[in-house]
Order: sequence, then C-alpha cells, then structure tokens
Amino acid sequence: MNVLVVGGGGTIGITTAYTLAVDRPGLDITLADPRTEVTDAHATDLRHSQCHASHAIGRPAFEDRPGTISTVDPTDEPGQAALEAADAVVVTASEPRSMDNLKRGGRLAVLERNLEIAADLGEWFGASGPTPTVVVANPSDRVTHRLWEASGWPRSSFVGYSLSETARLADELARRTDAAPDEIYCPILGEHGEHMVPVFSRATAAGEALSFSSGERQAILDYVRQVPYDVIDKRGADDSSRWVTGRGAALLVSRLLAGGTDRNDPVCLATPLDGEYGLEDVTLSVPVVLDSDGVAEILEWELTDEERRGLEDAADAIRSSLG
Ligand SMILES: NC(=O)C1=CN([C@@H]2O[C@H](COP(=O)(O)OP(=O)(O)OC[C@H]3O[C@@H](n4cnc5c(N)ncnc54)[C@H](O)[C@@H]3O)[C@@H](O)[C@H]2O)C=CC1
Ligand SMILES: O=C([O-])CC(=O)C(=O)O
Repeated sequence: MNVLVVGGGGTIGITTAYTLAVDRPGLDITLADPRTEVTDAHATDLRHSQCHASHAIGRPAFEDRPGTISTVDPTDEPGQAALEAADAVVVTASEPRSMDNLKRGGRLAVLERNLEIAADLGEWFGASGPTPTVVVANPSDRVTHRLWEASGWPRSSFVGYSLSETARLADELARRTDAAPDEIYCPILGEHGEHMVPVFSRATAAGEALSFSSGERQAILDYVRQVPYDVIDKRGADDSSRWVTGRGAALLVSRLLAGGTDRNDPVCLATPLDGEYGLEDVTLSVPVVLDSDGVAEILEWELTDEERRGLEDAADAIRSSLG
C-alpha cells in the first residue's frame, strides 16, 4: 500500500512518515515537498533506517519486503502519478511558524497562507480520483474545508486531525483520576484550538462515568489548550508536538488502510458538515465512522446544552475566519 505525505520534508510530515515506516515496514511512502534537498535527505535516512531490518539486529520475522521511499516536488509539475498510486494522503504542508507566534492562538497566524496552499493542493488533487486524506496542517479545520472545496472530491474523503488534543486530555484526566491513560475515554468535538469541546458528559475511566465540577472542567480545558504552546515555546518554532501528532496521524492512516473503524468505536475528526448538528458550510470535529474511503457515517450524539453551545461557538469562529 502507498501513502503520500504532502509537506513530508517538514517536522510533522517526516515524523508521521517515520512512524508509519516503523509500524508498517512494507508500506510505500512518497514525500512531497518543495524543499527537495531536505526531502531527499530524509528519504535517504528513512531508507537506511529500514535496512536495520535486514540484519540480525532487526525484526525477527519479516513478512514484507521494506517499502519504497520516494520524493516528489509538488510545485514543479507534480503530475498525477504520486496521487494515483496513493491509498491515503496526509497533508502537513504549511507556511513556517514565525518566532513571534509561539503563544496560544498561534495556529491562526498561518491561516491566510495555508488557505492559499490548500487551494493550490486542491487543484492538484482534483485532477485525480478521490483518495482518503488526513489534514494536519493548521488551522486544520479551515484547511480541510478549503482543500475539500478546491478539490471537488466528496466531503467524505477528508478528515481534519485534532487527536493530539484528545491524547493530551487523556493524559490530564489520568493524572486527576489515577487511571491509566488507556482506560480514559473523553472525546473532543469542535475546533482544533480554543473552541474545542471536550464531551465531559461521555467521559469514563475504566468504563465508569467521570464527573467534574465546572471549575475542574475549566482547569482541564486550560491545560489542553495551553500545553502544545508550552512545548513549542521550549523547543522552538520549527518543532511543535511532533511525537503525539506523528503517532496520532500515523495511527489514523493505518486505520484507514485497514478498512476503517467499527461503528461502536467512532473517532472525532473534522469533516465538512451539511446539516448534521444543525450546522452547515463549516468543517469541525464530530464523531465519525471510517471506512477505507474516509468518512462512512457521521454520528449525531446527544449533547448537554453547554456542549451544544460550545459546538455552535466553534462553528461561528471557524466560519467567520473562512470569510
Ligand atoms: N493538527 C494538529 O494537531 C497539528 C498541526 N500542526 C501543523 O502542521 C503543519 C506542519 O507543521 P511542521 O511540520 O512543524 O511545519 P514545517 O514548517 O516543519 O513543515 C511544513 C512543510 O510544508 C512544506 N510545504 C510548504 N508548501 C508546500 C506545498 N505547496 N506542498 C507541499 N509541501 C509544502 C514546507 O516546505 C515544509 O517542509 C503546521 O501547520 C502546524 O501548525 C502541527 C502539530 C499538530
Ligand atoms: O499549533 C501547532 O502547530 C501545534 C498544534 O496544533 C498542536 O500541537 O495541537
């Protein structure tokens, strides 16, 4: 199988590609990025990393030959071959974050340029048939929306990634409840950003319902909003939360390649809405069931009044910045 990583020369793109190559050694990966020297160097290094597996120190049992790692320059007549070979696409293509945008709200600093990149990529994508696409580039909900509009592909082909927030929330709830992070369940709807909506009414630890006061909910929300900016502040503008994001995006791609998710185990991702939750002309995170083409179904959960208001506020914020 084949994955195309658009923006594959950057921090998140290459971390996602590396995680995929480790998890699925037989996968063919194409890195598309205009920084061709950097991308070629990453491809060489990644290919060398696969060669450990052919010696005694590597994997004990090999089911597949190592996949190929190739590169393409998307700004130089990229052609359709890379897209047509892909079973899934990941978009991390982005303007670099500037040094003065390291604080909360920094995702919106790249909005204007990233919408232009999305419009260009959409034109490229649209000349090929639909392929399930995971959008990580920020602001991921707006970029998903623009890419969908420009591509002419069905809305079900696109999911905007915001699962790093869900992982951060699990970490914080585990700390507060003494549960293990993998025993925590608390999905997040809405924006990838300030207007995220943790669905506390569905939160559980080891299957038992969790309940938090409104002060606790606010403190938890503040942690999840702030922590990626603490990471960026300490590591620098060109190194955001690569481990949680690379792993989350790779897991999501693996689920798509494996055929999707069970209806009883939906995942919250940004998808363009057409009346679901009473919202349209906007893309934000809602529970979806995945199949190998992307979104097979959008589930409409019962929400508390506070959660529903949160979702409407997220929709207003996203719509107003899309113009
Ligand atoms: N949704 C999420 O949870 C997260 C989103 N992000 C976002 O992901 C994006 C990527 O972050 P980093 O990898 O750290 O940035 P980066 O600056 O390291 O990499 C971006 C890459 O995109 C490339 N690029 C620019 N225009 C392109 C085009 N037209 N086609 C293909 N590639 C193009 C650049 O050459 C660069 O290599 C950013 O927008 C960042 O804010 C980062 C972490 C988490
Ligand atoms: O602002 C960023 O680039 C990082 C980001 O979205 C995250 O880690 O959730």
